Amino acid sequence: MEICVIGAGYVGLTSAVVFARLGHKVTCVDKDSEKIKKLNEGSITIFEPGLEKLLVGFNRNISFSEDIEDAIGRAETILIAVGTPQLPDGEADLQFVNEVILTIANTIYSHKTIITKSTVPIGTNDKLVEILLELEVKRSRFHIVSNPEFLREGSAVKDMLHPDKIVVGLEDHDQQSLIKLKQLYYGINAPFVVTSLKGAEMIKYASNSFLATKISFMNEMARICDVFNVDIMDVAKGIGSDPRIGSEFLQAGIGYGGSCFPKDLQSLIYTSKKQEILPKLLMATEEINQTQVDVYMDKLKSYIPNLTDKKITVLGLSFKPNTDDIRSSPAIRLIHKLVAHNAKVHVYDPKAKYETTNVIQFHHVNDALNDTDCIIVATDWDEFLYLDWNDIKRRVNENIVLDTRNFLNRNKVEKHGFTYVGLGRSRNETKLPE
Ligand SMILES: NC(=O)C1=CN([C@@H]2O[C@H](COP(=O)(O)OP(=O)(O)OC[C@H]3O[C@@H](n4cnc5c(N)ncnc54)[C@H](O)[C@@H]3O)[C@@H](O)[C@H]2O)C=CC1
Ligand SMILES: O=C(O)[C@H]1O[C@H](OP(=O)(O)OP(=O)(O)OC[C@H]2O[C@@H](n3ccc(=O)[nH]c3=O)[C@H](O)[C@@H]2O)[C@H](O)[C@@H](O)[C@@H]1O
Repeated sequence: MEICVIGAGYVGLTSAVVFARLGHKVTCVDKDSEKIKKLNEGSITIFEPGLEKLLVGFNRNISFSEDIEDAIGRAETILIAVGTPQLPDGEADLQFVNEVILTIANTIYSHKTIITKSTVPIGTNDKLVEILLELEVKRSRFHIVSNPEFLREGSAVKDMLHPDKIVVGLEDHDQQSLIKLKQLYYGINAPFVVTSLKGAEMIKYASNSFLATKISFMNEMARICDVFNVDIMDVAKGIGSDPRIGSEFLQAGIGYGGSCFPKDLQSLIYTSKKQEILPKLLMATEEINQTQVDVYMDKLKSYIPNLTDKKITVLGLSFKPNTDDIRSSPAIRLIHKLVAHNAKVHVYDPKAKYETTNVIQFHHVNDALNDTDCIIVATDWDEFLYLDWNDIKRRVNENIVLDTRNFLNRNKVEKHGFTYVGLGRSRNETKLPE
């Protein structure tokens, strides 16, 4: 199948490479000429495990271009994978999706299946149908399909190749597109969930909202565990073994970040309020998430009341491990607060970069740790599990380790004389040693 993927970001580039791997002829287009130049030179523009290898392996099936009209003209299937960021009031900004639909309207000379992969508010795909008709595109020339994406950054390739489901939202009575989608995904072993356009849009928002709510729930439980001397890790294990609850997404910490949970929650809150529904649970989820960084700042200040000129080393910048993405990263929010308290902030991240004043970023973890007054682990990169605490002990001024992800081996850290500070990590003396 000849496909045009519009947008060469995390979702677009991964989709393009995966569909090339499935044997389709893919043109991936982006208006960012720098991105396209790099991709044409053979360098990958994002860090995503396995993506580069797959691209090299299947590059005969994929090309990159800035010429969006030409790619649309040739393709029978068009995937929209442009960003849908957040406006200041929480509403999803659809300017890029609208830009693309105008370009498509000007370029349709044969039938196109237009698939929206971008996360868009409920009713957007119906609106796209209306826009195309208003622009006098013949009804027989297009079908719109909502096919939201559920991949996670850091495991995007794996998630796209082995999804737990493929959600397909169709226009009324459109069986033709379902056949098209089955051909598109041929080779992927996953059940299809078929629904209306709005149904698919809602599934995407409900999925992200539920996962974010699970995290905020655990963060609230961790705050309670903290005062009652209960270990939240025991609680996660205890409740997670119940299949009705499930063991995933129970990791308490500094809160969720990334380009999607925060913006998608805000967007659903906005949409609900517009319909005069007050989404109290979603609002509480967001509020807990926003204030989670403050919980850690309070903990830090209980050990170092005056942060002025204190050297604080922050390990991790990205919003989660295995990605270089720092969009809405809690680590960055924490760094801003430290800077506002006049601390001297040193940072290290295996992949992510962040340039700002009053923060020094190091290329080697040990350089970031020299003479520090406190180590804060802000992202749970595996690399930090293997730190040589014996060596670190000799480098630092003070022995405080604030683990905002509750993921370090506490015994190992304490064995070397560090004070380990987590959230809800009170010691349970009755359990077996880790
Ligand atoms: N990042 C993720 O893990 C996931 C993202 N999503 C959703 O997928 C969508 C895309 O997200 P990302 O890939 O993260 O975004 P991104 O920001 O990484 O990439 C979007 C790309 O679209 C390009 N673009 C914008 N307007 C364009 C136009 N008119 N013509 C051609 N290219 C254009 C931009 O230059 C950019 O390269 C969003 O709606 C997001 O919510 C869904 C699931 C996972
Ligand atoms: O719509 C999207 O963009 C995507 O959003 C999330 O994927 P992603 O943001 O890449 O990463 P997650 O693994 O979900 O983590 C999100 C945030 O929650 C945090 N998190 C995750 C799990 C957990 O138990 N605790 C926790 O604090 C992570 O550290 C991270 O900051 C969803 O998991 C994907 O299914 C979805 O496609």
